[in-house]
Amino acid sequence: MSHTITMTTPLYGGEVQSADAALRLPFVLRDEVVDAGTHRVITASAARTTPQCQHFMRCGGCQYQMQRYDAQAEDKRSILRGLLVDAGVKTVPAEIAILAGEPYGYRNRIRLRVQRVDGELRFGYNVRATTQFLPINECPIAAPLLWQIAETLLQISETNIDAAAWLDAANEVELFTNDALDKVQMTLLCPPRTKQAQGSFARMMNAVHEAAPAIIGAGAIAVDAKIGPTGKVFEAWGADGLQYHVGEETYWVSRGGFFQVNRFLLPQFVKLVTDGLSGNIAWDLFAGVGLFSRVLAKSFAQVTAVEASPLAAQDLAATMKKLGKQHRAVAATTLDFLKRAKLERERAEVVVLDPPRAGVGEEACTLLAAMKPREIVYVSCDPTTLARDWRVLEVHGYTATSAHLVDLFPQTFHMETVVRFTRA
Ligand SMILES: C[S@@+](CC[C@H](N)C(=O)[O-])C[C@H]1O[C@@H](n2cnc3c(N)ncnc32)[C@H](O)[C@@H]1O
Repeated sequence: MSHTITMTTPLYGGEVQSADAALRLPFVLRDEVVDAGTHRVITASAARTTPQCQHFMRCGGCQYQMQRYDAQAEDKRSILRGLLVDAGVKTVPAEIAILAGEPYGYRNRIRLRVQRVDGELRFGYNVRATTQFLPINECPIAAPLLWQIAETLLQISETNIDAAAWLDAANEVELFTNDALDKVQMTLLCPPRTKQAQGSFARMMNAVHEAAPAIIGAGAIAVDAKIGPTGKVFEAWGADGLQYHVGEETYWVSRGGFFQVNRFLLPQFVKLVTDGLSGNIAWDLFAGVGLFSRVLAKSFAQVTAVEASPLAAQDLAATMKKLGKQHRAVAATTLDFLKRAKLERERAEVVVLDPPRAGVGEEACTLLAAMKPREIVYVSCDPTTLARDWRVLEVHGYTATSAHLVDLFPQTFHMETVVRFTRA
């Protein structure tokens, strides 16, 4: 006979562990009682709610739509604290504050797979925990405009042979909208061997633009399955980027370049990272197109912004140039920049670190700590690599003075953390 078991501990990745640690289940909530055999929920949590998306649980994108949004953010905070403590971080602040936003419609960028299903072109994501194609009819976490445009593309491809040929050639289509939701960039990600004579890109784009005037630019680029974008551009049409406003600042984001995806939280997020920082020299490492650099340039005499991706580094160089001669952009990896700065005895008073999921790494953290900046603001999108780097900074004399969980990715297990460190 089957028995029941209480689920107690939310884990990073979306699962919840049972009280006896024997069971880990997705799509159940803390304090729910489940049948240990069938995993059916016997006693539901008060935090249970109705998912908005018809693809929820099949799609690999979201993990938490069955949970009330306030409870999601609370659980992320406890997951974060647990991960940090388990990793041996000693200076986790007593309070981790939460900055939460809108639960749905928040993404300014979506990347859809494109494939034929029963002869019909469809957009989709991966089936959960697989690379199998899941055709979709909606994506409620995206800005509604983006899915409308995706549907328009499919409609056009029914009668426009150029559009059908290009969508057939592409593996994925990325759509990126500005803050006002009135301009969209489109990128077709195609295999490197795509033949350029698929169909007329310009004819396709003229038809798309007529039906969806928000699309102001598009490109077809080569993406290798193993190494990512190769740098080859097959075709381009219209503007090659977008202006994006955050607070008082305007950023230029080239098509395909990195920009934070949560269109609601960006102004508060930038404020959280930069507020109260001032002085002579600041470094913005992993700078992207300069989201933080532009604001730092108002309160520091010199800002050096470092970015490794050639595309973003170009946008960053243009931004820094406009800010004045005293500020500069460096196209390099953070590690190479720090090695050179050490040799040349360059130092900063304040350093902002915003690495991709791989984190900053032990070598770069050690080098940086040896340069003794007064304050380090670490912006992390992966708590496991944050924990590793936090330990290194701690060992080298840094103490966390505040930590915020910024919920840039509602309905998913992803979380952003902003930690401020000072020298002990
Ligand atoms: C999480 S994004 C942050 C960008 C920017 N701070 C923002 O918020 O818009 C990380 C950035 O680091 C860049 N990057 C990745 N690896 C890097 C490295 N080793 N050194 C410097 N930049 C790197 C990526 O191209 C990306 O622009």
